[in-house]
Parts: sequence; structure tokens; C-alpha cells
Amino acid sequence: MKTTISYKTKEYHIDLSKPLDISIAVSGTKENVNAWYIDAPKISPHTDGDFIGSISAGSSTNFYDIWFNPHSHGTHTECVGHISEVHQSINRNLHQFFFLAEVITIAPSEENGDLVITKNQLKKLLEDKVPKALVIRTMPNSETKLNRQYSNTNPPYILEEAMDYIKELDVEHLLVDLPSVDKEKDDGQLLAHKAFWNFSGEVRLSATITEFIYVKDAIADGSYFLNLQVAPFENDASPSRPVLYKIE
Ligand SMILES: N[C@@H](CC(=O)c1ccccc1NC=O)C(=O)O
Repeated sequence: MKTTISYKTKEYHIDLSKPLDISIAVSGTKENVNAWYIDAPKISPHTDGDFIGSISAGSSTNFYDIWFNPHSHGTHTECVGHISEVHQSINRNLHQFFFLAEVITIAPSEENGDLVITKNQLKKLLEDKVPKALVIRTMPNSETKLNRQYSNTNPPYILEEAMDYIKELDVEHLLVDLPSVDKEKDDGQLLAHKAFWNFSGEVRLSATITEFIYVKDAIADGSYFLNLQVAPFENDASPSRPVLYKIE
């Protein structure tokens, strides 16, 4: 199922029957990816007195409750509501769902004992490209990213200067395979989040950050179309499923 997209001055061809899903699913297991010091997600039959919402326990249907946190347990997309006192909902702020995207791969560099993504690394990889969405895959890229328990591991993060550059390029949707764009323990500074949303100026309300993606090695760096949608929760963040389509 092929389609042609006219965007700005060009035409692009993509094949809708070849989606490249870069999300991490949420399962109710201890092996589920996790960050921010909370329990694993739970997916279990709803109970009420003698009632157990599971066909194997005699119910007519499977009727499961789910407990999870979007920031901790899988691919999620967040808006400025993640760092603002005023409530902002990702479901209300994400209005479009297809974007020209660039996939890049970066080995974070060591600085003061941390692993960081720098402005120079981004500049070299992006050259003269101006994508609306930027997908950053970090190296090493092992499949253990699907199950990693990130709490207290000080994962790599994006330097403020690098995020200022991303904002200056007018990237509206940033996707990373990390639990956060900021340092795990930064005393609430959130420098990269604040730079991305232009928090101290005219706030970029429709800009989004997607964390905990997984871009497998078979997906090459380059230009794609991205379909990005969230489960319609009125919350700062919601589970999402970013899907790439190769430009043919
Ligand atoms: N680094 C922050 C915490 C933080 O970034 C955070 C905490 C809970 C859930 C998500 C977080 N950041 C995600 O992007 C701090 O040390 O206060």
C-alpha cells in the first residue's frame, strides 16, 4: 500500500504496509522496562467480591485492570505539562500525527563521569537537515533496552547546549531511547526539558518529547516519515506508539 506525500516543495513515497514500530510495549511483568524507583506495571483481572474478570476463572470476558506510570514503564510522549505548574495535556497539545523525521545514532561522550549528548555531535550528524521530528538512537544499542531497570543507573542525557540547538533547528518532536533527556538526579533542574520547551520565553506548547523508544539496528539512520500518536489520556504524558516509514 504505497502513498505519495507532498510536503513543502517535494514529493515523498512511502509504503504504508511496511511500518517500523519504534515503541516499547508495556507488560505486567518484572522484566518490563522501568525507571524512577517505582514497582513494575500490573495487568490483572478486575475483582469484586466473588467476581474475577478472567475467562479462565469463570467470567464471560477478560476484564483486566491496568496500573502503570507513563514516565516509568514504556514508550511515552510528554508535553510541557511535565514541568509546568499549570496543567497541560499531551492529548490536547499534539494536533498533528505525521512528520518528516531524521533518525541519527550517537555514542554519548563522557563528561565529568556522565554520558552526555553534545551540540557538536548533533551538528555533525544533522548537517543542513531541518526535520520536524528527530529520533536519537544511543550506542550501544542492545536489546536489553527493552527490559532495563534504570533506577539509580545515571543513564546518558542531553546537554542544555545540545537541546538549545535542537530548539533553534525548530525540531518540534524529539524521540530518545532513554528514560529522560535530563540527568537522573539533577535536583529538579531539568535544563534540557526547559531548553526544549523554551520554558523561560514563549513556551512551545505543541512540542513533544518521546522517551523510551527502541530503534533496532535494522533501521538505518536517515530520513523517514513518522506517525506519532498517544493514547488519549488528558495528562502531561501518555503511552505512545511512534511508527516510522522509510522514504523510498
Ligand atoms: N531529574 C529530576 C527527576 C526527573 O527528571 C523525573 C522524575 C520522575 C519522573 C520523570 C522524570 N524525568 C523524566 O523525564 C530530579 O532529580 O528531580
